[in-house]
Amino acid sequence: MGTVVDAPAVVAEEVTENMLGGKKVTVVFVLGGPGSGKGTQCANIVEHFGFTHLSAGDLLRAEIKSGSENGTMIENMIKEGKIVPSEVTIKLLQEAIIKSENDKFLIDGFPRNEENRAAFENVTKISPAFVLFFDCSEEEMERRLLGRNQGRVDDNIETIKKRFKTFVESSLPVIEHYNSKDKVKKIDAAKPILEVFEDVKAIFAPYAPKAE
Ligand SMILES: Nc1ncnc2c1ncn2[C@@H]1O[C@H](COP(=O)(O)OP(=O)(O)O)[C@@H](O)[C@H]1O
Ligand SMILES: Nc1ccn([C@@H]2O[C@H](COP(=O)(O)OP(=O)(O)O)[C@@H](O)[C@H]2O)c(=O)n1
Ligand SMILES: [Mg+2]
Repeated sequence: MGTVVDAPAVVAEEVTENMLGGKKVTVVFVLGGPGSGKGTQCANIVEHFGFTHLSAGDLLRAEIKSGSENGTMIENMIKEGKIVPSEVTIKLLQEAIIKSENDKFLIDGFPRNEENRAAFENVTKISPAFVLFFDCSEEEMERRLLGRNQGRVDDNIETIKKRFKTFVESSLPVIEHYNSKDKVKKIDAAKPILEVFEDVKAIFAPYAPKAE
């Protein structure tokens, strides 16, 4: 009797899991310290594996530019290297996923703290296929950020130090959480861009588009 009663619940869970905007989505969280190369490698993954790149930082910067009522708050948080409240970032990510025709997403720079992680899970019911973690020393990340030259208000030494502190205190615990679930694929991100991508490619091989 027990198995007969349990069966429908199991089926229902399979149907609803990772559904958003009427489609079943595959999500990879791309994490790593500021300047570890998340954006750079996401661009490569998009090109080779057909994912859509959603950078939480880019979405927040676009929200500032759009003149949204949250703009000033977001800008102040970014200048201070702090993490914007989850509801703001999750709404932007959700909208982008629903609007997209794709069903495979790289979510770059999110979740950055436990609040981000728990709220995303509760609101969207999406769990990541895996977490790609770019591991890099602060010395190298600092060098890259100071050379990035994209006119960002947070790529100055004072804010960079604050972002490193936020990363260690708030973001590393998220990576630890997923590590305890065996979901983290760690990459040595200190190597040159093409060498890092060789390692990334090996991880994404199962997601390669089928040959025509
Ligand atoms: N493997 C690498 N070696 C050297 N420079 C890199 C590497 N990956 C990225 N960069 C450069 O470092 C800066 C930060 O990279 P980015 O992809 O924006 O990192 P993140 O999104 O993690 O902050 C950019 O100027 C980028 O061109
Ligand atoms: N989940 C996120 C992601 C970014 N941010 C903010 O946006 C800033 C820039 O994020 P980013 O991902 O573009 O930065 P990088 O790691 O690419 O250098 C962060 O330092 C935070 O202030 C946030 O509040 N919450
Ligand atoms: Mg980035």
